[in-house]
Amino acid sequence: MTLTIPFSNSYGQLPPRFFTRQAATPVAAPELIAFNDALADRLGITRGADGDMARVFSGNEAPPGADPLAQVYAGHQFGGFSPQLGDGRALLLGEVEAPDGTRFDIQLKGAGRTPYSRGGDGRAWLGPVLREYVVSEAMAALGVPTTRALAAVATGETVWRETALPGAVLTRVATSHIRVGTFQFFAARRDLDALKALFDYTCARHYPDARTPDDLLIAVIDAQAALVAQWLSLGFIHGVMNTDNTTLSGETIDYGPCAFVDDYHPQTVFSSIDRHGRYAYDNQANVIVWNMAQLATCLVPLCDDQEATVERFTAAVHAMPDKIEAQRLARFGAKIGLSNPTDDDRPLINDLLDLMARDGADFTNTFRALAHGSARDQLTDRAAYDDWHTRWQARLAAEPDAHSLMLRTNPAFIPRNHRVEEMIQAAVAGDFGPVHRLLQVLSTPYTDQPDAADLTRPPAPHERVQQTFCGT
Ligand SMILES: Nc1ncnc2c1ncn2[C@@H]1O[C@H](COP(=O)(O)OP(=O)(O)OP(=O)(O)O)[C@@H](O)[C@H]1O
Repeated sequence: MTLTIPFSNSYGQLPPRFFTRQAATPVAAPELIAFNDALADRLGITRGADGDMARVFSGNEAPPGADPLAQVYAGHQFGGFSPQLGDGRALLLGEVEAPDGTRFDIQLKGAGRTPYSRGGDGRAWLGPVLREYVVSEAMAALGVPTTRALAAVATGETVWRETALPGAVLTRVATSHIRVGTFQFFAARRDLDALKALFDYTCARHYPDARTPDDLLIAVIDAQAALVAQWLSLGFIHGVMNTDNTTLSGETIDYGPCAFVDDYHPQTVFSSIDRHGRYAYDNQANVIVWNMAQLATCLVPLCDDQEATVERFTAAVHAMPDKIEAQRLARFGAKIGLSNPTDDDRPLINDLLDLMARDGADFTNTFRALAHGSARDQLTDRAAYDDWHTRWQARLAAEPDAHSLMLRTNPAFIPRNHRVEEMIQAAVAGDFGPVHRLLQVLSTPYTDQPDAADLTRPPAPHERVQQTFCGT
């Protein structure tokens, strides 16, 4: 049986200034590292021989129906506007319409230089490819809207990132790659026709009920508010919430310098380039509002009465913090077993988080232990915990399903940063065993797996990693 991808492309029908058609640059010796059979099934893609898949998912062979192109976009990076970014190392191979009717992009990341590469080599090295593969799949299994990973291929070539590293290509799947930065690209050029075409395309693809720019703005604000609240509830730090990494679909994208919090501290930052903590754990809710304000700015020219529009859009953006907070309350309420938390429950939630922060408690293990009745063991300030526990138990009397709710919302397994780093080091040395083990365990993160207890252990001090973002 040969690899079959039932392409059905639409982005390439947009005006030519949305992209550059471009073939991938072939690599020396492609070898398949991983292929996601479950995702392939969902997409209606039929697996082929490993050699065929290595050729297709490295970009060495364009499969029938593919229409490779690099998408253009702009973006605010750490607050500064770059009027032209674009896929500098990625190519949209094409789209498929899954059997359930959902349209997905199939994109090769690391497929060679494009007109948007600027000084870059158009390539990715093995470490970030495996990080994105494992963490994005873990996020999907945790129930978070995210881009997915279909395949990883080693290129057999060397990539230079201060030192020589093995190259790789990731096949990423997303319900689209439309970013706030895509709107910014055309808005900055005052290209109204393109903006209108992008607006129509985005509504048709993601929000078919949206008729007006107001509808689209509010739909994206809602999707992003839900997304960021979900990140917070899992201790996830995206690390590089630039507007080119904020999707219109509401999916998490770009797993460059991301990580999950180990010992909880709300100001945690992982990325070495995030020197001022712009994208710290507890600043993510502020940043996403700022990013939505950038989207709103792009949509203004599509409306007639611009003064009234600015007023409406400002109100929509100003309403976002409350939306995030409502989602956060629901998520954290569920984590302590409350099916319908109200404002009165906020102190209970926040006091636990304060206690965890003072104590440096492990975020994931403490919440999981709540479900198992062993959270006291996770904390050193037992007296404070006992006080909290008494209040909590009184509140739980009205929650018959608290136990199962907590098991469903507090994962036993997250892709811990030191394990991801360990996996990358093993892969660089030629051992892909840890990649497959992590993928396997993380595919059911809400199930206790005694054989994988080592993967629940927080890092020892010498195992802590800061993401060095010298090059992905
Ligand atoms: N090695 C590289 N060669 C060429 N361009 C690159 C390279 N690395 C990053 N870029 C480009 O720099 C910009 C910002 O990089 P960033 O790390 O946010 O994106 P990315 O990880 O490549 O892609 P994505 O956001 O699609 O996940 C993008 O335009 C990206 O294409």
